Amino acid sequence: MKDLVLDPAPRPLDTPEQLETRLREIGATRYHNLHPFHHLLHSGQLNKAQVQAWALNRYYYQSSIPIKDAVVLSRFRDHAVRLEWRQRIEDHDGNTHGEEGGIERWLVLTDALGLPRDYVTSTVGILPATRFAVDAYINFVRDRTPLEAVASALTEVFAPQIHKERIAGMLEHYDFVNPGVMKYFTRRVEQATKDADFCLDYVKRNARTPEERQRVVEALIFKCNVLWTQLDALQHAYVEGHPPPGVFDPKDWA
Ligand SMILES: O=C(O)c1cc(C(=O)O)c2c(n1)C(=O)C(=O)c1cc(C(=O)O)[nH]c1-2
Repeated sequence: MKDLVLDPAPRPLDTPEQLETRLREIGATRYHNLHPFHHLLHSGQLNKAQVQAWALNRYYYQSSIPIKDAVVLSRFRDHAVRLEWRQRIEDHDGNTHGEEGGIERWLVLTDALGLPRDYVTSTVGILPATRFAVDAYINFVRDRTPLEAVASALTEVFAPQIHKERIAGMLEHYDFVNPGVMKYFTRRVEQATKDADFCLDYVKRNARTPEERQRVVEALIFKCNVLWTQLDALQHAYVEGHPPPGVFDPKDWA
């Protein structure tokens, strides 16, 4: 019987450089910048209701990231890694000195789209697939090795590019978007670059055998699937018009 492999074209992973090459190939073929829903979003082909659905669902991802990062942090006895990683929690939650975080900036976007904050933060209207995919990410970093937990954030290597595309595309095409509304993404470009550099360096130094490097590759594939699944669900519900029962109905907030 054929072996079930996530990576259909395994190649030697004998060196950190081979690992990086493989990771970049995965990004080039599996990252969610390639998803048709993103193409519609960035080229102005969605209506306001569809952008609302995207921002509402994505709030669940945003608000789960610091929870995910707290779990990652808890996996490390190495104080230097914890010190580095805890910055990510502040990037999203803000800090006790009154600096706002990414979650607050995301709510500026949902405000501009006319969605009530209580409704957004309750997450009652999100798609079941959004919840399943995001929760799977949290479970992954809890259940796998600390190396795989770090590796699953490697999608951020490819994020600054999509953030730039999104800022330019949404500003150009949607009249409900202005630079203040896009602040989440402008801020994220620099944060994601720093986070990605750390992750890439970490996996190159700490995946020491071909087997460990393969685990890193599969963690990145898993995470690409987490992101892709969320967009598949949005596409099915709000572009093709098959929303599952009980989810956000744009007519309620038009
Ligand atoms: O807009 C995007 O396409 C995008 C993608 C990703 C990603 O690649 O996981 C993240 C973000 N944004 C993001 O804003 C963010 O804070 C973030 C954290 C993480 C992570 O895995 O820890 N990914 C991402």
